[in-house]
Amino acid sequence: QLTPDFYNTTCPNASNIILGVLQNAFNSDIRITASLIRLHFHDCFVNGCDGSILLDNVANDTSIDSEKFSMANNNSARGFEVVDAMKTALESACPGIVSCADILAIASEQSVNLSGGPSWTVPLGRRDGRTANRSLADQNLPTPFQTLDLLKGRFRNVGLNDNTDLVALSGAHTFGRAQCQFFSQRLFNFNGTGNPDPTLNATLLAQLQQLCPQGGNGSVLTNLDLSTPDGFDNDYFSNLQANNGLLQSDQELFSTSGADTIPIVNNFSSNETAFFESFAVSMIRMGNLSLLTGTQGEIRSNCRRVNANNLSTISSSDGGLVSSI
Ligand code: HEM
Ligand SMILES: [Ca+2]
Ligand SMILES: [Ca+2]
Repeated sequence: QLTPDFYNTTCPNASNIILGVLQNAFNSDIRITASLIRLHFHDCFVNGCDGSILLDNVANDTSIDSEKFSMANNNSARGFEVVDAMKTALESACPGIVSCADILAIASEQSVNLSGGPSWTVPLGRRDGRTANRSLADQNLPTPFQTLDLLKGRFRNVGLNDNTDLVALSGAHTFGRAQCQFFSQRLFNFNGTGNPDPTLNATLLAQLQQLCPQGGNGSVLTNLDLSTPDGFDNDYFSNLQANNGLLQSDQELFSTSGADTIPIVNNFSSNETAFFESFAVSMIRMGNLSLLTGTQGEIRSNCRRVNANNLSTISSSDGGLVSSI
């Protein structure tokens, strides 16, 4: 029920306005493209693509349990100020029209494209939700410490498939950064063996042991893609073939014996066009997860807060007495 021309009459410049803000941010922060697509992913996996990840906690309001404090997002998810700038620009051009959920979907496509990846036509018309669910984020978002079986389960759980969608979308780790704390379990005593992860390339292992010593600072950053850290290309997959995946969850796709994901990695590694085409298809599938459309939800005027003037909301500060409806 989403459609690419959703804003054609109501906000014809929506896409250009978002692109202008993105380009401006990209000029001073080449990582922003990676950070923004990750926000869309973390949004869609929790109650669908409804902008829930963008909501801040509100004092005395327990209906918002900000997902920003979930394990996967806390001190990790970034780019919120850029989304705010996009929203502000859109509200001044066409107030109350473009949802925060759609901003994330549009900015994701533009981010991939700006970084050298494919473009695709983004279906639009998502509505913003009025809740956030931190514990559901903890339940639904995959972790970098999971085995292939568990990763597959998290994808199936939200309605994506556990082979092509999983492998293609993991290819987003072709750009962006990760902190030591998310891969250091591989470096010294993997799974209690007393040895590093055997599926980690020895040269990369030595570099990472230097960067992330035991007892060191877990928030030190390194590139997810060893060979082309900022370019959106298929090097992620050739890295996996050389045991140069940074996260355990990356390397699992290629190093789990007999897995159906291995031939997909091999195909994407040898055929960038196949990867780009699959990536676009899977991004659209992810962007379609459990949508609010029509009159469900709302169009937030500030991506960090639900709208106050909704008649279905009873203010908690007046004890639930609403006199002015
Ligand atoms: C398959 C399971 C996945 C796991 C376990 C996973 C895990 C992670 C982790 C641990 C980080 C580093 C965060 C940090 O150090 O603060 C990261 C970064 C990132 N992830 Fe994933 N991810 C997965 C799938 C995806 C998908 C499906 C996408 C997008 C379609 C994606 C896009 C990104 C990007 C672009 C970054 C870099 C962000 C930045 O530099 O700000 N990831 N991921
Ligand atoms: Ca969501
Ligand atoms: Ca790359």
